[in-house]
Amino acid sequence: MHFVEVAVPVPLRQTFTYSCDILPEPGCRVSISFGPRNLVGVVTGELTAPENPDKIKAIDKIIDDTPVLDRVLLKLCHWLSQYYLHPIGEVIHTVLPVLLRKGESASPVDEVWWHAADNIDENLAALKRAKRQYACLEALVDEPVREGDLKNTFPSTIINALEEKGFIRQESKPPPLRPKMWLDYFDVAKKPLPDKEQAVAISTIVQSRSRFAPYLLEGVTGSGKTEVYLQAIEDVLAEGRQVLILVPEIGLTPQTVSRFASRFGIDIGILHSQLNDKDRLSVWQRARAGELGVIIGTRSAIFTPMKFPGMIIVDEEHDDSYKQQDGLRYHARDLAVMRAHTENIPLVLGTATPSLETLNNALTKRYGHLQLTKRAGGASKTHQQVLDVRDQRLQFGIADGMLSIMRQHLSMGNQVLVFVNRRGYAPALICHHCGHSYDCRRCERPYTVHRTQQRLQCHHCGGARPIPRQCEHCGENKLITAGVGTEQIEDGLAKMFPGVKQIRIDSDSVRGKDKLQRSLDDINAQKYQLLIGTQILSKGHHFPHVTLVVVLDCDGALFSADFRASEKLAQLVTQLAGRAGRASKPGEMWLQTHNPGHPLLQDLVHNGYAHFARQALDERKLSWMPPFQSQAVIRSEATNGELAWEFLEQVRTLLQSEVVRLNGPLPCLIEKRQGRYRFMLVLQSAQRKAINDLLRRALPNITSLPTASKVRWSLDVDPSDFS
Ligand SMILES: Nc1ncnc2c1ncn2[C@@H]1O[C@H](COP(=O)(O)OP(=O)(O)OP(=O)(O)O)[C@@H](O)[C@H]1O
Ligand SMILES: [Zn+2]
Repeated sequence: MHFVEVAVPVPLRQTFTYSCDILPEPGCRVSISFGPRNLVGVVTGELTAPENPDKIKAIDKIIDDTPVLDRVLLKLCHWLSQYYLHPIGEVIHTVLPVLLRKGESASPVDEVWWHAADNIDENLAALKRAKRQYACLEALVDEPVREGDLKNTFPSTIINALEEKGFIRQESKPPPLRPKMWLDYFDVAKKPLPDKEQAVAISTIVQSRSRFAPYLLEGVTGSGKTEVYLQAIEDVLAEGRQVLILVPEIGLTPQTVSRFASRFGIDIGILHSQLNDKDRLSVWQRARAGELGVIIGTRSAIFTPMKFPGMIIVDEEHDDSYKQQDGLRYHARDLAVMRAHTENIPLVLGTATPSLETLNNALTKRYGHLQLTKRAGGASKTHQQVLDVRDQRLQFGIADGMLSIMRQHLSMGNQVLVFVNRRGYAPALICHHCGHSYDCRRCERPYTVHRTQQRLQCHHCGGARPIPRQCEHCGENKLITAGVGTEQIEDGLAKMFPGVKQIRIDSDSVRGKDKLQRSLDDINAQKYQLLIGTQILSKGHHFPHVTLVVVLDCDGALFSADFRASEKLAQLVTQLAGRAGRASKPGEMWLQTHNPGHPLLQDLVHNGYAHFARQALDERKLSWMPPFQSQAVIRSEATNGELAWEFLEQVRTLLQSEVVRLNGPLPCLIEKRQGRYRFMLVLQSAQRKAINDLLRRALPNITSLPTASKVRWSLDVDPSDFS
């Protein structure tokens, strides 16, 4: 009899002991009964002398012969659980592909193959009159064919008929997974000669390819970072080792994937949120078997197993999407550092606009710092300017002066990109007579007006209602919109520039599979001259014909309560500027603002992001903010606001420490959402470990507070925002 510790997907911060006759390896799944339920758990280790051996339940079944979580991934799970103070069972649940959580086999599912039976010649002769059946059998003469392929040419009726005659037979077998399969056709296509800075970056990364070495690759937009990745991984792939590449969003995947696929002529494993569970598991299996040389995916791809790990790359490392905002609130970039460390391989964090956390690690020499300061291929830098809109006439949010600059660029046949940070027609609907504003009751925030869908929509909870005709408050017929969104700009610009083809890109317009990619292709085929859109347009796309970028409103972020708002604005503006002037045509960018003299805007416009970020780091240091201090936040929400607040008050009394500062309870930046009031308690300290220790000790008491079960509460270590 053996005893093992099993991590079970329940919100309890412990493992559970089970007995078994055969000892499964750590990382193997087992089915167990847990109370009245049957669950899939993962063995985390053996226990030699449990306390009450007779009371211990036996495992129902061992699911895996070989661990689904290898040594490294299991170690990462423990790290995640300890660092983010999250129950180990739930951590493991998050890390595994959905089908494996449900207990499905971790080996590839069998494929059906069709074989020709013996006596082929006789059988063929017997089929002289049945031409299709003859052709089908003939197709199997040389070698068996996969059923899927056979059915592409022959209908099931033909196949069934042959089987009934006993002329063909089927066989099921698992698809062979072939380690290092890519080496069979790996071939490096023609590539540009790296410039001096690229060459330094490439050779530095290549030289450290057999040990843990983290790098920040800080390269201005269009400086050829992707080219550095491509050339840096060449040797790794040639040596038969795998590369994991994280990208922020699904929209980015197709472009990146095709560059890697065509450079090396190999199959790329792709993992993103729109993949179905089966395909996701298949990529997981092929990566685990070492069949795929390159795996590209969004946040959760960091959990992909690799048999021959070679390098990890995190592209656009500053991007917010790397932080998971519910459940296990991990940061995929930070996890990538841990993973590369555990695997003992290099890590490249690439971006034009490094997060202050990463920049600080590079400036303090914890990470190697590789810089690309010039745009590749001779493209010039986008010239940035501020447009003072005080006292200027604004039409649908755009100043007259701005319109004439746009006209100039359009008349030269160039493309113009207009950035608006709100989708929909207008961010509010109000009554011009009584001033009544239409707010979502559940969130106490104005509804956004959506003209195309003819409805009011709450961007916080997704709630919607039809657009009213009369004011529900005074009955007058004077409802007007306030502020501008993408739809309104689209309408206005269509009237202002008749005959100029325009396209709107926001999450409303690019819903549906491949829609974004098709739109981007159309833009680059110059089917459109005016591009209007939200953040989506800022993300790494390559728009060679755009020469002007207009940012309509950046004032909101200048006065935000979130201390990261200025960093995020600077990243957004710089990334947007990076979309212009990427080819031979020079680009310019204009920022409309009511605060032209604001030091942040001035610094950014005149000195660029790299300078701004270093200044901002100094400021953070002086004001005792991250990355010089660590933070964690406990959030609490309830329909009864007092209860949500009271819970945090009680938590506060449980968290007494000399070195951890407590701030709150305070309302969250979004004070109410979906009918629940929201509060937060912020913990801050110069010592990361002090916060972790304090929380770890207090968690059992917090969990057993009577109010804890009456509110929704969560813990967020290294929060990236306070909404
Ligand atoms: N050494 C080089 N010589 C000529 N062209 C190059 C060179 N390096 C990169 N390029 C080209 O310059 C363009 C920009 O390069 P790349 O996409 O790698 O830049 P990036 O820094 O990744 O861009 P982004 O700002 O989108 O992150 C691409 O068309 C690429 O093929
Ligand atoms: Zn709402």
